[in-house]
Amino acid sequence: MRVMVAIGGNAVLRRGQPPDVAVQTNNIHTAVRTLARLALEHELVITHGNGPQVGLLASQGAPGHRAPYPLDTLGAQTQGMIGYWMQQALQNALPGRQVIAMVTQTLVSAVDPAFGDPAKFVGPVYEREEAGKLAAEHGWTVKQDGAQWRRVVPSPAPRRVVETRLIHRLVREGVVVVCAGGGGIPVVRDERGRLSGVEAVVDKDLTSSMLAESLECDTFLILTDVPRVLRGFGTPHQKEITYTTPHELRAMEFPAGSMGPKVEAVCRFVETTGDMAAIGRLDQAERILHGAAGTIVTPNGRWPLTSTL
Ligand SMILES: Nc1ncnc2c1ncn2[C@@H]1O[C@H](COP(=O)(O)OP(=O)(O)O)[C@@H](O)[C@H]1O
Ligand SMILES: NC(=O)OP(=O)(O)O
Repeated sequence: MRVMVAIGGNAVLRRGQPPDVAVQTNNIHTAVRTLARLALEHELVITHGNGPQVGLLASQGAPGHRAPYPLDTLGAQTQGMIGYWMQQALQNALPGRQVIAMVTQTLVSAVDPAFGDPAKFVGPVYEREEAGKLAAEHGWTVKQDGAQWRRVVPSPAPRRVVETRLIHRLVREGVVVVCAGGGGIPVVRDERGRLSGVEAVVDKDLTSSMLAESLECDTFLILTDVPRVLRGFGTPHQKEITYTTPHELRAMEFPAGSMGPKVEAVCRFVETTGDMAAIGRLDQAERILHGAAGTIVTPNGRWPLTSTL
C-alpha cells in the first residue's frame, strides 16, 4: 500500500516548547519511531508543517540586513532544516533503506484572493499588546488565535507540486520521500513558463491532500496531537467522531487555523479518490491504518472500504 502521512507542526514543536534544535530533533526522533514502522510495511511519503519555524525565522531577519528574507526563501530554509532532521532520523531508524528530503515548490495563482486576506498563523503566540506593537514595527498583520495573538500571512490555494513526477518515481522505487514541507515553497509561473517565489505560506494539509491524489496514494493520514476529530469541540457536549463521510464533516464547522484545513484536506482526498483518509494521533498511526483509532473518513462512512453501489 502507498501511504501519505502529513505530520503536524505539533509533532516537531509543541505549543509552549522553546524552539531549540535539541527539542525539535527529540520530538522528530519520537515521531520517526512510528514512521519507520510504517515504512517497513508500506511505500511512504511524508509531509510536514513549518508554521512555528517559518514565523520565527521571519521575525529574526537576515544578519546584517534590515529586511528579513522573503517567505518563499524562508519556506525553503525550513524544508531544508526540518527535512534534514527527518531524513537523518529515518536513515538511522531504517538502515539500508533509501530516504530523501526534497526541496519542493508548490504552484499557486498570482491572483489568488488569499494574497489580500492573510489568514495562515505563523510563529509564536503573543499577548494582544505585544502583537500590536510588533505589527506596527514590522508591518505584520496579526489575528487572534484562541486566547492569544499571532502573525498571519497569505496562504494561497495549492495547485500542483512542481516536482510531482520526480517524487512519484522515487516512491515507486521504494524510497521514503519527505517533501512538500510547509505546504511547499509557494511559486508562480509566468507566461514564459518561468517559476518565481511569492510571499506566502501554503497550508501543508491542503498540499498533502492534492499530492496524495497525484501520487496515487491508497491512504492519506493527517497525524496531529488529538486522537480524533471532535464534534462540538470545546463545548460540554463534545464527542469523538470515529467513522464518517466527507458529507457529514462538511455539515459541521471547524476552526480555520487548526482543524478546518485538516478536515477540508481529508474530505477532498476521499471525494476525489474514493479511498480512505484519517485524522488522528501520531503515535496511533498503525492502529489508524487498521481502522482501530482516529477519525476514519470513507465515501460511505464504513470501514473496511465497501462498494457504495
Ligand atoms: N473539532 C476539533 N476536534 C479536535 N481538535 C480540534 C478541533 N477543533 C480544533 N481543534 C484543535 O486542533 C488542534 C490540532 O491542529 P493544529 O494545532 O493546527 O495541529 P498540527 O500543528 O498538528 O497540524 C488540536 O490540538 C485541537 O486543539
Ligand atoms: N505550512 C503549514 O501548514 O504549517 P503548519 O502545519 O505548521 O501550520
